[in-house]
Amino acid sequence: MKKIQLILFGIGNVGSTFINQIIQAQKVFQQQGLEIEIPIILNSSTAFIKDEGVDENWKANFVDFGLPYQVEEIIDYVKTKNWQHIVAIDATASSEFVNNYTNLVENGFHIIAANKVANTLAYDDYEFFREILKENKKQFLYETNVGAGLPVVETIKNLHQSGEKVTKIRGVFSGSLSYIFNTFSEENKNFSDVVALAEAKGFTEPDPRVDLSGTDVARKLLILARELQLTYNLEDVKVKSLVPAHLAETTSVTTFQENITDLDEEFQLLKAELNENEVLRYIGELDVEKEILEVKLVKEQKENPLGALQGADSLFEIYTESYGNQPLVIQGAGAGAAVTARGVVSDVIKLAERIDCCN
Ligand SMILES: NC(=O)C1=CN([C@@H]2O[C@H](COP(=O)(O)OP(=O)(O)OC[C@H]3O[C@@H](n4cnc5c(N)ncnc54)[C@H](OP(=O)(O)O)[C@@H]3O)[C@@H](O)[C@H]2O)C=CC1
Ligand SMILES: N[C@@H](CC=O)C(=O)O
Repeated sequence: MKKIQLILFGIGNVGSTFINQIIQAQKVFQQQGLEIEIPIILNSSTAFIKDEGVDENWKANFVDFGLPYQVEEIIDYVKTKNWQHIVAIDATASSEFVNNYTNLVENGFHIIAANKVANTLAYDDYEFFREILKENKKQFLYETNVGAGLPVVETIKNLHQSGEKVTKIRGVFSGSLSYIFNTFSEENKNFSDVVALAEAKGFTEPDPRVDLSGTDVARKLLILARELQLTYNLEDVKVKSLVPAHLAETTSVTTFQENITDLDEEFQLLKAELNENEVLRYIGELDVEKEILEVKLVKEQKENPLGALQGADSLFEIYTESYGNQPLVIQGAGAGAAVTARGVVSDVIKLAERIDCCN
């Protein structure tokens, strides 16, 4: 049996669903010769430790027995154990937490991240972290950074590493904005009410402005560009933000939430301008040859693939030399706790395949 210990940072929408999926899939793991446990779960202030792995009562246990912690103390605690394969799972959206990655890797942790921040740091820092991974022979997996549970990162990486020339990637990269514009186009609701619905369904980032400002789509575009070994930075992405300047990220989330109805009038006007067969879509585009990275709001015909999207579906059109004018298309739920957590579990299995018994 290969035994893997997961230390889970972040027990919100994705993290809590991940715990339940790990607990429920024990039999399937055993059939693959894997023993996968989560001995430590943490939010931003509290850690709950159960050496043999948390069970169905983890929520109550976390409340009853959780204790304040520092990341350094967790690393020291893990070092006292004779655990063979240790993986830090980053299911936070925190920029600060990413500052711990190097320390974690140097202390024997592999990393799996749903959090996109590490992959969108300044290019030098992105490169530096890859050097640290190489030096310490540790894995870093992040399939859910783009398209949640959809196999987008791996597909782009495989095409590029096999020598295929990827010329363009275009599509609806955001599950929450897909849901927002699908619902807003179809239903007679205020834009702000539709954003609230997307939040309640767990599609948005903890701060929904990260989606509405285009930052989340810009991050995804950059992550894919970097898989193609393009050395862009976030500032190179041209972004059309949907957040008015007076509610931008310099104000608090609470102020934004209290004033979110300020967005309604503009979107009502945009909707009124649409022809009967048109819908609004928020798209990302990377044109490798023209060196364009762009995030923008466009009108699409309802019968086109992008215009016909439903629910929180994302759609990625990947144009390459061999595929010619007909792109390779990946489509499906682009946000949501269940699909994202499953994508993280898939990364755990992929990691288990990569590490040998004594690594
Ligand atoms: N939702 C989705 O569909 C998808 C999400 N993702 C990514 O998954 C990540 C998590 O999203 P989601 O679950 O929706 O977010 P939530 O806001 O629901 O959960 C975030 C969790 O992270 C914890 N946290 C915040 N800062 C820290 C820290 N410094 N150390 C430890 N824990 C911390 C929070 O704890 P506390 O409550 O104490 O603040 C909370 O438990 C994000 O990076 C998101 O981009 C990726 C693909 C799809
Ligand atoms: N907020 C994101 C979640 C997944 O990355 C999105 O809406 O796509």
